[in-house]
Parts: sequence; C-alpha cells; structure tokens
Amino acid sequence: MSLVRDPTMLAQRPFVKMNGLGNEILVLDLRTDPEEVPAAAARALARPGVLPFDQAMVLYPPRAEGSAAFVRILNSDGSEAGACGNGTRCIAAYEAGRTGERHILFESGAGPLDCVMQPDGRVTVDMGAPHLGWEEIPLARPVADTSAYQIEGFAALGPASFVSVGNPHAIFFVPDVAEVDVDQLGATLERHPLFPERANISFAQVLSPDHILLHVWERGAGRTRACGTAACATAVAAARTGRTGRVVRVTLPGGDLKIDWRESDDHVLMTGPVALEFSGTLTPDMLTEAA
Ligand SMILES: N[C@H](CCC[C@H](N)C(=O)O)C(=O)O
Repeated sequence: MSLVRDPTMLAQRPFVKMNGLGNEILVLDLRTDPEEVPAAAARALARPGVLPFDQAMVLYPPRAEGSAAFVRILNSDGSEAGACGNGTRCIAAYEAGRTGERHILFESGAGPLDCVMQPDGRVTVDMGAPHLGWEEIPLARPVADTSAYQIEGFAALGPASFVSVGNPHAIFFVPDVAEVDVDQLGATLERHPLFPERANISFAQVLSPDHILLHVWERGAGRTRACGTAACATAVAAARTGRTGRVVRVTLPGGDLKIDWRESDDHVLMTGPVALEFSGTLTPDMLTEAA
C-alpha cells in the first residue's frame, strides 16, 4: 500500500465552516466513510480563497461507548494539535444540531471532551485537568517551577508560565498587550529550542482578579482572533501565580470566554459562543496545492 495518500480521495465529502470567537474552524465529518486527511490536503484547504481555517476538526467513528466521535485536529499548516477549545465547542454545536442532544462526549488524542449545550446557545467544554510538569508540557529540559521561568534572551517580557491542556502553551503576563509585537515574538518563541513540540504563545494582561485580556500566537496557525486552550492555560497560569481567582473572564480579539478551573477535580471548564457560517462539498481543486 502506498504511504502517500491521494488528497482528492476526500472530494465530494461534505464540510461545515464554523467559528468560535472568530477562531476559524472547518468541520469534516468522516464518520460514515473514514478517510485520512493528509497534511497537504489540510494546507490546500486552508489557502486564502479556498476555505481558510485555523483548525480542521475531523470526526471519525467513536472508539469508546457513549462517545459521538473520535476527533483529530489539524492546524492550517497541516500539523496535528492535541486539543482545540474553540473547535470542540463548534463540533459540539454541530452534533447538537444534528441529533438534538444537549450533552455530547468526544474523544481526542488528549482524552475525553465532555460538552454541554447551555440554554443561551453557548457551549461548555470540560477540557480535563491541566498538566504542569516540564516533561508533560513538554519542555526540552528540566524546569522546577513551570509557573515562572525566565527564557534567556527575552528578559523584557519577564518570566513565562508553561501549561499543557492537551497542547503546549507558554504565557507571558505583560502590563499592556497592545505594546507587544505578537507576530514577531510569537513566530520566534513558537520555535524556541525550549519547546521540542513547538508551543502556542500567549500575551496576557490581567485587568482585575477575574478578568484577563489575551492575545495569542498559535502553533501551526499564527495569530488568531481567539484560542480556547490558550484561554484555559492562561487562566490556570494566572490562578497559579496568584494574579487571579480560579474563575475568570478572558477577553480575546474575537470576544469573551468564561474559564472555571474547578477546585473539586482540577478540571478546566470553558464556556463560550459558536457560529455556523456555511456548508458545502469538497472538490478536487480545493484539495490540491498549486504546483
Ligand atoms: N484554536 C485552538 C487551539 C489550537 C491549538 C493549536 N494551534 C496547537 O496546539 O497546535 C483552541 O481554540 O484551543
């Protein structure tokens, strides 16, 4: 069997374009006829003028009882992401629209994702417990205190906090996010040797003990209007360092998320809106990058 998949195998499959706070999400429901989505197909689909997305949420048949689907998450550069908060809210709303269920469980590489539709249309996702050990994030070398570590050469930003919520995040608390060159610093730090799997880079401004302003450079997707897992990771880092309580509002360029780092079981609950944009069918030319 050839190891190189033909991306046009995905032609004629239906797609749904959604967004969570302006985080562009493409939903590919491949449950009835599973097919691999090669990195090149993801990159081709994400091109401007085709179906520009930050993440593609690809649904495969469930592996566990009670689960609606196994989810693979692809960034616009074709790389795989372990978790995507905004995308998970989108697929929960998609599934709720299809089945009428209000409580939906998905499985991902990073574990189960328990979703609840709220009466106001927002979606709450239980993102599980954060991972705070340096090997779990992962970092390239032992860091005893992952809540505050000064990365060499970035003294002006102050110490970073590291958190994994199924994907790696570095968070810098800064006095004024508007002053930060997110594109330049994000692109450099995403590929810093401290992060063997690269990292999502966040710049956070604490406005009050229950409100954070956040700008994010995403691994594999660049600057986005919102990043759910970054909001979760930032809320954990802020509470860990005593900057906020465990329940916060996180304001991103695309809007607000409510994050609750629940004391009873350490799980992070994220609540926010989703929007359905349009749907259609994939065509061969959408799936192949111009030579
Ligand atoms: N937009 C997503 C995060 C994608 C994470 C991805 N950029 C990575 O970890 O590689 C979110 O709402 O959580």
